[in-house]
Amino acid sequence: MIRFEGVSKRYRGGFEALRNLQLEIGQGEMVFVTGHSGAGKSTLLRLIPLLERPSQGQVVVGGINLSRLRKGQIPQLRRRIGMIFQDHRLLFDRTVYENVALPLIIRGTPHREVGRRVRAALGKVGLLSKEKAYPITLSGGEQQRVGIARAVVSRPPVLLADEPTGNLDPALSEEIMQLFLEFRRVGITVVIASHDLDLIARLRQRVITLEHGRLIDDWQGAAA
Ligand SMILES: Nc1ncnc2c1ncn2[C@@H]1O[C@H](COP(=O)(O)OP(=O)(O)OP(=O)(O)O)[C@@H](O)[C@H]1O
Repeated sequence: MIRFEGVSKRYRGGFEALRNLQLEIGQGEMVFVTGHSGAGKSTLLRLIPLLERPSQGQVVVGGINLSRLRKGQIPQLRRRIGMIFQDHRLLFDRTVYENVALPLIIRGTPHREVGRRVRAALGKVGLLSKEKAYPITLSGGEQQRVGIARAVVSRPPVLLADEPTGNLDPALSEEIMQLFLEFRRVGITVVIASHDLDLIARLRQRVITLEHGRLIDDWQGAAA
């Protein structure tokens, strides 16, 4: 589903954030990317929706070599990738419903379909009763779940999450990770950058470790 072939990323100024990365992630896999601060975790994630381009090598997503993608085709790629951030980036002047509906409205989804899909996504994250609430009135864990509902509302085959539990206490972090496991169970490929090693160890999924931009460990996981 996602393949990195000899990928290096050098930022302007010369810093090499990823070095000769070779990695294959299959459809329906759940993979944690871990490593010290600055190891290259976010950079790895950002290459998948073409928020960054490699300096060397290539990234292939769903059989598409991203280096051959024209600018006009990038929105189509990004529609197939749900993204979740630590700070969830919600719009605080819009309701929960409006936040989750936004990706569908931007792409002109028919009104009735929007309602159906938003409610399905909110149901999945257990927030149906909050659709009229404003994000400011929600707890940190609930806000993160709104961010997740927004990411999955278009039913993307790939979910990327950058430190999704960074601001949450252990119990809420566990809840959020259980949600990701459920997405994995329905065949979604899930890639999560996280430094929460205890939580990651408990989930027994594949763990990739980066150190100074190099892949130094790839544990295949123990879960069925
Ligand atoms: N746009 C950029 N321009 C220049 N350097 C950058 C840029 N983005 C990241 N870097 C550098 O690349 C290195 C890797 O950054 P990255 O954000 O991928 O690491 P990370 O493992 O996600 O770190 P953290 O856990 O702190 O978020 C860092 O040293 C960072 O300063």
